[in-house]
Amino acid sequence: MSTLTTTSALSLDLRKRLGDFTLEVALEVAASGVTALFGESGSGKTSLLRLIAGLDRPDAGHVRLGQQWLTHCQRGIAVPVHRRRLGVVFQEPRLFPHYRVRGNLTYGMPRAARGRFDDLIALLGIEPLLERLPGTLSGGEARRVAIGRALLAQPRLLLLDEPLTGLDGERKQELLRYLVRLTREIDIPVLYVSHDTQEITAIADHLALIDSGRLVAHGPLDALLLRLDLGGRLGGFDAASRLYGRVSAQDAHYALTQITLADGQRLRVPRIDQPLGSGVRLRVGVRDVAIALAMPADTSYRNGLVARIVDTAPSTHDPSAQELRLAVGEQSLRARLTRQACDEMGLTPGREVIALIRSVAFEAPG
Ligand SMILES: Nc1ncnc2c1ncn2[C@@H]1O[C@H](COP(=O)(O)OP(=O)(O)OP(=O)(O)O)[C@@H](O)[C@H]1O
Repeated sequence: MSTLTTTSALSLDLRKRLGDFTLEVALEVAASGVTALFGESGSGKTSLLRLIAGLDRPDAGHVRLGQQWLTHCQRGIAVPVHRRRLGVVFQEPRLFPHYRVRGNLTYGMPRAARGRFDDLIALLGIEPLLERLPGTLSGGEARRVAIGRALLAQPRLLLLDEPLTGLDGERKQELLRYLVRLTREIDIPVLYVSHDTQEITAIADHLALIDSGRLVAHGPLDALLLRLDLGGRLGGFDAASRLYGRVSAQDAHYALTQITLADGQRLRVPRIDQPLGSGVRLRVGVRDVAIALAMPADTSYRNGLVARIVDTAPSTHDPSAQELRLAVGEQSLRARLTRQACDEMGLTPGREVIALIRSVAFEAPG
């Protein structure tokens, strides 16, 4: 049995047979931040969430939150769903159709949550919706209300099952921005189910990668994004890594924001509406990075970072491609080039290069 420390909020070791499918997962979910439960369709994510929530019973194993057993098959413990104090939001918002949004939010809300009401509805942007009926809300609005309701019940853990599924591009980005902001503000752990790498790199701190009912990798997302051996599992074609920096200047004329990385190097990215000094997380797609041996004089690339090649490996899913792992100061960055370019340029570990990044390649939700 694992020992619970302050760095582990949820501890589980579960087994459940569902028809021909067997789910068998042991996992520690960090006490802070967002842990993405990530895997292909049919890998067992929703089934695992249902076991944690207490909606289904496992065949064997346990679930512990903090110091409390929620499920313990051997000891005959199965805390009922409503006593688990978990906030569960499924793809379907499940709002009460005859209650206005305000009524939906306050239904069953403990007294102690009243002080949080205004802050939370502001954070979720649902104040203008308070007097509306659920039937009149868009999909994204209804999900924001459902998330607000779950949080007002003062849960100890928030479980979100693919909250962006079924929304169109713009609505999806909008809800994602709300969620990124929200999850940075709330002080409870979040388990976030998704099969979308773009979503995961925007929001998650930790990742649990699940495949055919088994956990195949688990840890800080940044470290997993850099693992070349996970190949196609983490985005494949659309794989990305992340850079962290601070907003150091705004250029209103060109609608660009300058970001300074910890090692002093700078990037220009499409405008990020954050005050000077704010920390930002930038997602850089592997295909948006090009490599030069010296800073080119005339190029449309707006960003050139001095980097060192750490290692390279042939792509696991594209025979023409080579994956590169680069060090940028203390940070890491991934790039994907043709194997031919790597050979012809002599791109081997230890070599200092310039990583050219198209400034439009950045996304910085929140
Ligand atoms: N009650 C059940 N009886 C039989 N098989 C089931 C049952 N519930 C789930 N399964 C199977 O278990 C597997 C995992 O399903 P699950 O819904 O957990 O996957 P998922 O990763 O959440 O998928 P998606 O991303 O499509 O929602 C699937 O093969 C599914 O068909």
